[in-house]
Amino acid sequence: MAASPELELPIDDTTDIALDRDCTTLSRHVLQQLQSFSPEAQDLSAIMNRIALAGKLIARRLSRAGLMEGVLGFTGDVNVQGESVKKMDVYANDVFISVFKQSGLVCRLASEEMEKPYYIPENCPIGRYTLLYDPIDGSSNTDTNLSLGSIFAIRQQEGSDLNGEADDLLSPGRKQIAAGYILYGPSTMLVYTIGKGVHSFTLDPSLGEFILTEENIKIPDHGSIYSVNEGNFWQWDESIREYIRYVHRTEGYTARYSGAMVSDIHRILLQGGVFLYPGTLPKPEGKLRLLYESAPLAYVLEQAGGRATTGHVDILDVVAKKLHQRTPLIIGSPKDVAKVESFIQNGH
Ligand SMILES: O=P(O)(O)OC[C@H]1O[C@](O)(COP(=O)(O)O)[C@@H](O)[C@@H]1O
Repeated sequence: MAASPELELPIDDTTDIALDRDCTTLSRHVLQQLQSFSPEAQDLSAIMNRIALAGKLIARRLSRAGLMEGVLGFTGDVNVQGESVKKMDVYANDVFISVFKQSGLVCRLASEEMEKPYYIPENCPIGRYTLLYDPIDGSSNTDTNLSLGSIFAIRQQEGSDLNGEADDLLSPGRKQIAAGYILYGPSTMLVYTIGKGVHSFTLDPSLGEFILTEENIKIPDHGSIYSVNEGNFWQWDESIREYIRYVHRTEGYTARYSGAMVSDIHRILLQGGVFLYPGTLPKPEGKLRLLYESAPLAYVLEQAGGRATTGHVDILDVVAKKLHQRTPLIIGSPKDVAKVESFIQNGH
């Protein structure tokens, strides 16, 4: 018997990528951006390809995490930041290392999860790049199946001393030659810049490819979203409390805070607004790490027409004193960042 019309499944015309779509892959896009097949362009394209591979491996594991043994939860260790380490943090950290082994491209990696930079000695004679990364941003979301991210930045490596302290990494974020993030949400997206605008790619899991979804993303000048952990209200400086009071009494603002800043900042990149993680009384320097969290995201947002500041200095101009340095972060649409700055600097 034929199914009644009400029971017929709707025809799904979204099962395939629209045929008129130009399926630009990430590595091809990098080469197009640089308009060259120079060794540097090929290096960058290959590095982005490896980062994409790390993203695919992490996304695959996250998508099945609840079904597998030993993926979720804590390891029982505490990292260099004094934070409890999750199993996914360790896995994702190792994935980034393993995709760069034998690549010949990246000699040194530095991440939230490792006290000191990690060298891949076999790459170092030729690998001229360092990868700075946060393998899992928003770790607290891991065990509840909520959005997570990975953040990355690539820098030219200026020192080759395998036992060195990697002081060259402390230079300002303007030295980054590429940066971006991977967002593990309902779909997995990769957003990157190499100083020529900001571009987003969506992972098609059946193809195993990140496909270009939006080129030259521009952040709105102003947006209605403010994104901050208001649980810290009484630990902030009075100037931040005044800004939040201003937002509360001004029509049109809306709060959004997910616990993973990649996700919150991605929303702000597309819709406008401001994300804040200010210092608190016990931690005036805030929570977020300068070199592998704030500076890469600042580079992306600046390239999209946004801004990122500590409240006093542009994030990309800050010279770090140590690898795991933290910084207050105010990032987003230029007008909204300027508004927060004016509260910090002028009290209104
Ligand atoms: O729980 P809090 O203090 O609001 O911190 C949340 C913030 O910390 C972060 O999770 C970064 O910390 P992790 O890299 O340790 O996950 C941000 O993504 C997020 O915005």
